[in-house]
Amino acid sequence: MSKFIVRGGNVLAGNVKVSGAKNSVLPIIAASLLGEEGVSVIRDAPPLDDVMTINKVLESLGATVTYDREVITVNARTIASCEAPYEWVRKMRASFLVMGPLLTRTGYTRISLPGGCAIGTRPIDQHLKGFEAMGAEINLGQGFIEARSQGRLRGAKIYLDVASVGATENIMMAATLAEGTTVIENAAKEPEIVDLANYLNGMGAIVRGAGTGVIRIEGVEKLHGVEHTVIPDRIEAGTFMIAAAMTGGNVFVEGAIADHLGPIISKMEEMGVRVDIYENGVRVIADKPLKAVDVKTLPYPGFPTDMQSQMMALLLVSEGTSVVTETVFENRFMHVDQFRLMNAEIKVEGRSSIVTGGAKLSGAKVCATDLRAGAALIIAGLVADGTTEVSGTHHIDRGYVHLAEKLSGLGADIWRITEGKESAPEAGKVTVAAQEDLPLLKIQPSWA
Ligand SMILES: CC(=O)N[C@H]1[C@@H](OP(=O)(O)OP(=O)(O)OC[C@H]2O[C@@H](n3ccc(=O)[nH]c3=O)[C@H](O)[C@@H]2O)O[C@H](CO)[C@@H](O)[C@@H]1O
Ligand SMILES: C=C(OP(=O)(O)O)C(=O)O
Repeated sequence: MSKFIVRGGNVLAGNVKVSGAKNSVLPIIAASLLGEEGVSVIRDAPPLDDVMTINKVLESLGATVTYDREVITVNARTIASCEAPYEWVRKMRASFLVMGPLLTRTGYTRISLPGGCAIGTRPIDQHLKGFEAMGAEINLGQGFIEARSQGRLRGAKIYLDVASVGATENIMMAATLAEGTTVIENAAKEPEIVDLANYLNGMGAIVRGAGTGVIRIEGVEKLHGVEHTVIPDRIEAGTFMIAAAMTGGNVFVEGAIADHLGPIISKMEEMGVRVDIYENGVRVIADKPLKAVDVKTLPYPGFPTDMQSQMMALLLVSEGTSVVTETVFENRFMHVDQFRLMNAEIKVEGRSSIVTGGAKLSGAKVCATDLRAGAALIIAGLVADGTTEVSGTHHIDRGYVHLAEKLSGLGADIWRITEGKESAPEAGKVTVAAQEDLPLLKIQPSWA
């Protein structure tokens, strides 16, 4: 079992580079299954556990996948199976995104029910509603879902009851090879949807309106591989921005796209953080006491639920009381109990948390209950008195590339241990995570 160990008290300064977006690369890799000709080349693919997992799903379907220095190639001409196995799908929710591509390309697919972070019930009814509207027949089995169509899927008008990111992506991919035009209404508008649409269009699809609430897809007969560079990860960028502000630091977050970070920048500015915007990134300067603000998570362009726990960490050390309302997932306050172990005062009332600012956080043994909760606890550890131990690192490895190493580069006192393997460094010494513990190297995929 491994843990992150954080000793609080260091001010972050310097430059940190953002990796490619997890939530873009996953649907893009799934979409590469649509390529009946040529090979897809996906650049800036972050070396994350989730990326390894979806590659495994593709391999299990018969695609040939290579990964070398953040470049993935996918040859999907060779797919031999339409059944995504439980072994890989259970690890991650995004594996369900292979359903749309497989169904539209082959007319049949059978997928185990997806796993992922336990932040709510996370139904998939909107995905299935879309496939059914396009003429697919859906069967729900014990722990799996089967979809089949007689001939090609048919274009349809689909109104999403919730602006689901995954449903928009799955339906958009399925529609690329359908007969006729599909219109998705109340579509999700996240930057990752736009990245996927650009990728699909590069493959020969006709997708218009991505980034707005109405997306139109004209079906085509065939798609081919394409070269594509994944957008920078706005959630990773936001996490470093908050970490910088938390410690009263001055950090340039290289690669961060300010347009994708609107609500995060606005909220940080309301709190008194200075955010300077550059073409190639944003600089965060926190040189005065921070004020409490209220935050409500919403679909894009609202405040992202994936930044809620990190923002809560920052609010804990700001002046005043704030209310954090989670409207996207019904169970995304599991980090509250962990913050309490660090001496935080937070009261949960339904979908809102009332956060008492000015906390004197103290180091504690805490557990990452999900991916972003893990990042938030590490951020809290940066300013806590003493040492914080964060277990549950497998959640963090799903979505952050070399997190300890990147924070160390900014001056944080953080390292990673695997039980029985490494002892703590001397007090005050800035350390780098042990290489063998880094996500990239921990996994030995068959194709490496
Ligand atoms: C891999 C990936 O991109 N993950 C992101 C994606 O997850 P994901 O695509 O799973 O999230 P959705 O946008 O689908 O979920 C948003 C809300 O819609 C509900 N819902 C969703 C689908 C459905 O068929 N029925 C339904 O009711 C969910 O329960 C949730 O309450 O968007 C979330 C919301 O921004 C982010 O937190 C995740 O990091
Ligand atoms: C919830 C997240 O991811 P997933 O949808 O893959 O569980 C996340 O990235 O914060």
